[in-house]
Amino acid sequence: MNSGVREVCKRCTVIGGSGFLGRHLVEKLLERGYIVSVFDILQGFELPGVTFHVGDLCDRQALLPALQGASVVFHCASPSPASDDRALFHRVNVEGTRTVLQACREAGVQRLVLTSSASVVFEGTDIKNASEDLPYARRPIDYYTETKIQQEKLVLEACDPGRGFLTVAIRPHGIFGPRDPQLVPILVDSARRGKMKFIIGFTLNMITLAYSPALLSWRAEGRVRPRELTPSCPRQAYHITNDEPVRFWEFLSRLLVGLGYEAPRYHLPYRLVYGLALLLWLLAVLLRPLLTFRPTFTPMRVALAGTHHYYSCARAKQELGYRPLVSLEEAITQTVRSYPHLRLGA
Ligand SMILES: NC(=O)C1=CN([C@@H]2O[C@H](COP(=O)(O)OP(=O)(O)OC[C@H]3O[C@@H](n4cnc5c(N)ncnc54)[C@H](OP(=O)(O)O)[C@@H]3O)[C@@H](O)[C@H]2O)C=CC1
Ligand SMILES: CC(C)CCC[C@@H](C)[C@H]1CC[C@H]2C3=C(CC[C@]12C)[C@@]1(C)CCC(=O)C[C@@H]1CC3
Repeated sequence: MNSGVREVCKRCTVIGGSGFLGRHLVEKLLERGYIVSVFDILQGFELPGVTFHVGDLCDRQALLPALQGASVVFHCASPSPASDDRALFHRVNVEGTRTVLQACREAGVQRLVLTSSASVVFEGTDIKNASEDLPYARRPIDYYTETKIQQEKLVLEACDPGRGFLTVAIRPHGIFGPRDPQLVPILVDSARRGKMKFIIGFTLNMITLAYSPALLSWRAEGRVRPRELTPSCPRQAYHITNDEPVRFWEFLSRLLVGLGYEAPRYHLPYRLVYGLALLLWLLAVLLRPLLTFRPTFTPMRVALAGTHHYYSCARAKQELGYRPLVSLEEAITQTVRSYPHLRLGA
């Protein structure tokens, strides 16, 4: 292979590369010698060797220059799941993804890796060791999930091995780790406001999570192209988790205690809290023209807190060679260490 060809093979674009997962991915790709372009609505950081393209992914003209010459595109952009702006979710996750697909084809991109979510099958009831064969949620709990389902379908349906355009969706679940803007910050904010004293529902519900650095080391190795991706087997989504189911409340308690806060200990009935969360959500929608407030306990969070939701990543292990690189124990230790500013009293 001459150096020109090798260079083209190693050129990639990370859409949403300024975000939590995207930035970790950019760092791993650089370590592995990729030439990286980032496309994001804002430039979140500066790194030698990274070219930034700032724009909205719904704008094909803005997107195209960022995709030129890339053989693989990682799509990691989405509005925050904490938002309840339905129009925004639809515009970015559905219409925006159509635009990404169109721009990829125009730019001659060969592979598109979507970061979907394991929550595309979650509708508020127990999920135990689910494989990817589980159908999409018929009644998604929130707009985020609703549009992640549509997004994943669009991307997988666009897979066209005959024309040399391969798509794959990875479905992480509850990504955490250094710089995560969601899980640990929401938890600490709730603890600081005295809201983390309660256990919702029963204490034994298990979940799987995905520790970002471990997830990305693997992903950045380019193992995202399924070996079996052939015209007869073109559409693939893969659960990616730490592969160590843990009790939800034990996981949260270890993070909280690690940061100096008390673990939750008083029990509240699941149905009562879920009902209250629905009521609050409705109030927030009705009162929006007059005042804005964001409830901590959203129906989605309460559902996640009170049910089993653990997923099998056997397919990714078998077909993609996926292995979680860090134990859950180590992942929690590293995560706690990375948030000195969120410790009690800091
Ligand atoms: N975090 C988690 O637990 C999980 C996340 N995922 C998925 O992983 C992906 C990455 O998530 P995460 O890193 O946590 O999210 P972040 O919000 O940290 O990153 C997403 C990035 O995309 C940017 N973005 C949003 N809208 C647009 C747009 N219209 N055009 C260009 N860029 C845009 C965001 O900018 P801005 O911040 O300004 O909006 C942000 O920089 C998402 O697709 C998410 O659905 C899946 C499972 C679990
Ligand atoms: C307030 C408490 C009841 C819960 C605090 C912890 C939660 C903030 C997190 C626990 C599981 C997380 C999770 C997500 C966001 C943060 C949690 C609810 C996602 C919804 C993020 C986006 C996804 O694609 C799925 C995630 C599932 C797990």
